[in-house]
Amino acid sequence: MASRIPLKQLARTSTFPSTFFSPRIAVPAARSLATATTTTTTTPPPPTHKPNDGTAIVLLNMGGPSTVPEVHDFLSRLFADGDLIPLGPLQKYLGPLIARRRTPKIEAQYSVIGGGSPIRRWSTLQATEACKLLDTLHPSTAPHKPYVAFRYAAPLTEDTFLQMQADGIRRAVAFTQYPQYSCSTTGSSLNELWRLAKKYDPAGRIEWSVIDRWPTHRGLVDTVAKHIEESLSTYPAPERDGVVLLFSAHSLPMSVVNRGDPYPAEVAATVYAVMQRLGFKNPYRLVWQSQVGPRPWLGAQTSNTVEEYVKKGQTNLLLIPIAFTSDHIETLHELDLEIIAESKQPGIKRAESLNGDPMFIKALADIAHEHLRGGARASAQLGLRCPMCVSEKCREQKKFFAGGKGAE
Ligand SMILES: C=CC1=C(C)c2cc3[nH]c(cc4nc(cc5[nH]c(cc1n2)c(C)c5CCC(=O)O)C(CCC(=O)O)=C4C)c(C)c3C=C
Ligand code: FES
Ligand SMILES: [Fe+2]
Repeated sequence: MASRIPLKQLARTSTFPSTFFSPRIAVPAARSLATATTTTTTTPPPPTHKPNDGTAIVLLNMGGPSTVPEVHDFLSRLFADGDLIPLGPLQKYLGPLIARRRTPKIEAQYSVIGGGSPIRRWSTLQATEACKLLDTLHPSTAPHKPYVAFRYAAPLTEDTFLQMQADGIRRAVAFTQYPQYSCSTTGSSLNELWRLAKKYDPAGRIEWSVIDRWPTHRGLVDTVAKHIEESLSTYPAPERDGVVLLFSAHSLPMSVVNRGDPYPAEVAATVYAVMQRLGFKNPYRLVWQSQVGPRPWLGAQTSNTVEEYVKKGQTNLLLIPIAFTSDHIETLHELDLEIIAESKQPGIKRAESLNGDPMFIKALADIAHEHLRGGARASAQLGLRCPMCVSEKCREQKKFFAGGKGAE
């Protein structure tokens, strides 16, 4: 990855240690290069790029605070996002208030897991390595240029967008790093990207396509299955087939589920595909973690499930993170410390996250390769809004990325 911005300049514009820099991580200084005109552009004009201009591969994710002092800003952005946490007309006031009150508790959690979230480090590695493979797999769209665009932490989507413009990008693939689509995760990232395209690129000079979900891609399924098999091999042979597999995904508020969000069904599809790949040898359940706040969330909760199975005498349990591509506070703190360490049961373990496994990085390259070869702008699903969706933003975003297909 050759950078057009000196590393020293990058270091001045971010609080992130320079060793972790992706050369393509955006800098706020690039903002002045952009046109800040706001128009009501919806569909971009036909592609104007030449095939050998190269292709930006933009990994979308929520991000996490890389250091403890970044926790407050991370939470402030997260609680300001009405697509994730709708607080109504009071969002502007309630968001900062909740973020401020929650900061000390979450700072303490990030301190315990090593002083920050590893998401940026893993995402940078995944993007860089997948692009190298893609150059060989699909030379007609090379060079593939890696970018990371986070919703709530550096490198923020806005800074990455401006960096892409400064780099002269004309063709870009928005590649969600949430394997299963939720309007509160991938949907929020796409709404942000649509907002930025409208603001900074009204003429539609960047041609976008979207990899919006990949819940049953064979590379994902094979890597998760391999990690499960590796963990199962650490149990004594006579006990191995009796270990209960607990696939754990971040939960959703029931209000989001009842709006018709596709995430629960897509997570279940991943779980079923992994179990098929493992030959259904072990009993299993899909459970849901990380509920926040007092409203009802989709269950059964991971922590309650572990507690109840232990009470029932089932003490060989393997927890498998199934809805996130790298380690983060919810694996390293919630699963490893709050649930597994607290249980004091040697038979309760966790399978490795996908992180930097070369098999997973090959999967990312394959997914992007299949997308580029197929030529679709997005999946057929992206155009369809949730049945109970009332968001204008969703409507415009879907028109922009999916070409106006699906329910208006
Ligand atoms: C697929 C993954 C995720 C879904 C779905 C999701 C939905 C969701 N999350 C919140 C609220 C919070 N999430 C927080 C942190 C956080 N969330 C995810 C993933 C999903 N969230 C991750 C990986 C992380 C941690 C990031 C890291 O460690 O780097 C937080 C902040 C932490 C805390 O305060 O507890 C909140 C808040 C909602 C409301 C929601 C669905 C609508
Ligand atoms: S909330 Fe799902 S499409 Fe708008
Ligand atoms: Fe979350």
